[in-house]
Amino acid sequence: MRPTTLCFPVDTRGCLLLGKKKRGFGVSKWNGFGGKIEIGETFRQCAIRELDEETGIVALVDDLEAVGILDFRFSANPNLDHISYIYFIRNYKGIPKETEEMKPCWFPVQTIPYDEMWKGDRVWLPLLLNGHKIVGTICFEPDNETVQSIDINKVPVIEEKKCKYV
Ligand SMILES: COc1nc(N)nc2c1ncn2[C@H]1C[C@H](O)[C@@H](COP(=O)(O)OP(=O)(O)OP(=O)(O)O)O1
Repeated sequence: MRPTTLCFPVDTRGCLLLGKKKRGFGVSKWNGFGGKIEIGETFRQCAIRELDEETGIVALVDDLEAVGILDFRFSANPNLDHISYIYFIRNYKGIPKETEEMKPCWFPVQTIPYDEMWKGDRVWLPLLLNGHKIVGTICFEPDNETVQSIDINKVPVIEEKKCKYV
């Protein structure tokens, strides 16, 4: 799969915006917002475009905070393997609206619905919410759901690829 982005809006109360995926990869799961990078885009441009498409929220690339890079691997479906750049965004315009792809909802961090998210999320998302930056690899069993192995490292800074995807 092409590389993806995953963006989590955070409001002034510290609540996290998640969306319930209505179709496609990860359908019915709560997740951040994002998708596959397009040719000619940077990861930041991809994150901002996907956020707008999936929620109607408008933001600037410079307001994204790069917080992680995860390598998602699928033991029985290597065609699904991909890297995802993960961002928080605290400065944005607009009120999130339901789109054809996502149904958004704000969650206080204590009520994040980990049971209805990708199974790796309960390991790495709390690290980000505690202010860490991470780089890691998560491998899934042949069911594409169960975590087979997970290796997450805290890093001082995310080394972002700033070039356009070709
Ligand atoms: C496997 O573990 C994952 N966990 C989490 N939390 N998020 C994941 C995982 N694998 C992928 N994702 C995210 C990364 C992207 O934000 C989306 C997948 O992107 P999608 O396939 O929806 O990309 P689009 O370009 O929007 O798709 P269309 O071509 O259908 O428009 O999931």
